[in-house]
Amino acid sequence: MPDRQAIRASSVAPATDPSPRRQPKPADPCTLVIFGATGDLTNRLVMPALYNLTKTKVLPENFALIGVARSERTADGWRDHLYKTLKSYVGNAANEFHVDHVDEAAWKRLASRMSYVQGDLTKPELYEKLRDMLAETGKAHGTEGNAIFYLAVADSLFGSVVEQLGKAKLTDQNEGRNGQRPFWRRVVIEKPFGNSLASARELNARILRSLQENQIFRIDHFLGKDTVQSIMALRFANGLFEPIWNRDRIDHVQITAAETVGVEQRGEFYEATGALRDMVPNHVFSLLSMVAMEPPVGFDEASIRTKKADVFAAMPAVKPDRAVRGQYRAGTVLGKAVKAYRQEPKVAPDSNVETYVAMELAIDNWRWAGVPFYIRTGKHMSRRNTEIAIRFKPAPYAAFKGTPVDCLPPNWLVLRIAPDEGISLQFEVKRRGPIVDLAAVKMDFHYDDWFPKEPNVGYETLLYDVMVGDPTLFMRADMVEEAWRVVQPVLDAWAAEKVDVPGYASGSDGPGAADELLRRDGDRAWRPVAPPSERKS
Ligand SMILES: NC(=O)C1=CN([C@@H]2O[C@H](COP(=O)(O)OP(=O)(O)OC[C@H]3O[C@@H](n4cnc5c(N)ncnc54)[C@H](OP(=O)(O)O)[C@@H]3O)[C@@H](O)[C@H]2O)C=CC1
Ligand SMILES: O=C1O[C@H](COP(=O)(O)O)[C@@H](O)[C@H](O)[C@H]1O
Repeated sequence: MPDRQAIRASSVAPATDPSPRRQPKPADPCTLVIFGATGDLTNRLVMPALYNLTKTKVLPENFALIGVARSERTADGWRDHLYKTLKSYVGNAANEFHVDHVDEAAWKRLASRMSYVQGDLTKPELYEKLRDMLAETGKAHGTEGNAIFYLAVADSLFGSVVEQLGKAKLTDQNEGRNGQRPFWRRVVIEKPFGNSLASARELNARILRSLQENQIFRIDHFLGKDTVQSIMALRFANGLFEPIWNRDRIDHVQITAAETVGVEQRGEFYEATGALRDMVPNHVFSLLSMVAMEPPVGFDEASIRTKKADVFAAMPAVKPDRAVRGQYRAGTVLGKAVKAYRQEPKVAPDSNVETYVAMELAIDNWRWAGVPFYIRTGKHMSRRNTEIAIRFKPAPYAAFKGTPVDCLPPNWLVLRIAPDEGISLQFEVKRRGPIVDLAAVKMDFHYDDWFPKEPNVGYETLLYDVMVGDPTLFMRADMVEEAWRVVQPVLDAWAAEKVDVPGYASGSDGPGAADELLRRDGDRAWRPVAPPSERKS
């Protein structure tokens, strides 16, 4: 085991730098309105993120938070519930949120800014109540009219909520004309953004009737992960990698987002969504765009998002025979017996919804032509593992003629997104001893060895970015539509298929057909989801 303290002490650069250039710019005063204040997303992710931002003092001093949902609650009731939820994460080994204790002073700061509005988002009267509450909290906390509306509700409500906000003039902003004080209005839209190419186009058109594109923040929490953002740093801050980052040196790329959790209490949502819609055109494509984009000409949102959009635009639609689906059956995950998807709450006993998808994607441009991007994601798999693995083309064998070395294995560069965040490079060395023989070894970077752990659920950066009006890490309208275009033929083909979705045992690496997808392309194979040493079941 490396001595982490010693490694950190020998770091080539300081982990923190107090100079003002390296401090986050203060966010504008604002009110954050959460639609869906009693829901799972708010409880598990948005509130812990806001609490973390309060703790690290990144939230503006002049900040107010309004929760909106149908449930009858008082502001106190809502606060108490969220406090208990936050407390429940402390010392909970299953929680990845790094809440080791609740900082009471930070919680009180946040709690003192919270109000609750009960109402139905489909009814215009709610927006009238909201207007009054916005005025009241704005005055009490000095938020200067700036407001963010966070749509943490079912996607079926996105279009109508934006429309109602528009009709109630709550999305009107003032850029400081007529001597008035300027203020802004922004809307955060959760995923899934549409459930097909047609519905994504329709939703974009609908919300763009009430909002300007620069008011819309289509959130994808994978882009809030530090490890995902650091892909750009790896590629563009190091002279080492970029010259080999292309079709000349790279054989193929594998993107894996494997989860050990099942659908938990989200059966109803999942039945209408499935693994492909839930993960691929959003999270997996976000990872892919980071790996595949051209170097941006600057670090501004337009340069970066345009390069990402170019990647999607260069991707041909996936041929249905290059996609594989599966559904988890009963099995053992991390030593625990789990039931089949069809036995989960609110799932049809004959459901044909996929909980696993693998596919081969292509990018038809100068850099990537001929390099397959294999992607897979699934629930109840052998281990939680989100990674991007880049396999390089092998070196020519000639130098090893007449030695015991009979083949040259490929080099792998693996970007580990979660849970063991880091980067490893696998390469060949000569074994010790008199004969010429090779062994694959790894250079391994672990974030935890170099940097103190940060409280981060992935939403902190994104919420902060909305507050400062930086859309770099959010999906633009054209990006979302291109992503749906690429996967649409697979959705259509699956909808038309009459056969049962193939099963895979919970705790496995997915259905056998996914292995076939790579085998058809020569000597390629998926990397094991769990390293062999960790395979227990
Ligand atoms: N949960 C997760 O892990 C993730 C969720 N998302 C996305 O976030 C969004 C929310 O998901 P999630 O929190 O799981 O959903 P939940 O079903 O847990 O919560 C939905 C929320 O919406 C409120 N709500 C529903 N209908 C209305 C209405 N007509 N008027 C007012 N409030 C309403 C509910 O409150 P009440 O019943 O009190 O009205 C509840 O607060 C979805 O778009 C989902 O895809 C994205 C990534 C991860
Ligand atoms: O958006 C979603 O993401 C999670 C996976 O996110 P992670 O940060 O935990 O890796 C997934 O479980 C969920 O089904 C999906 O809706």
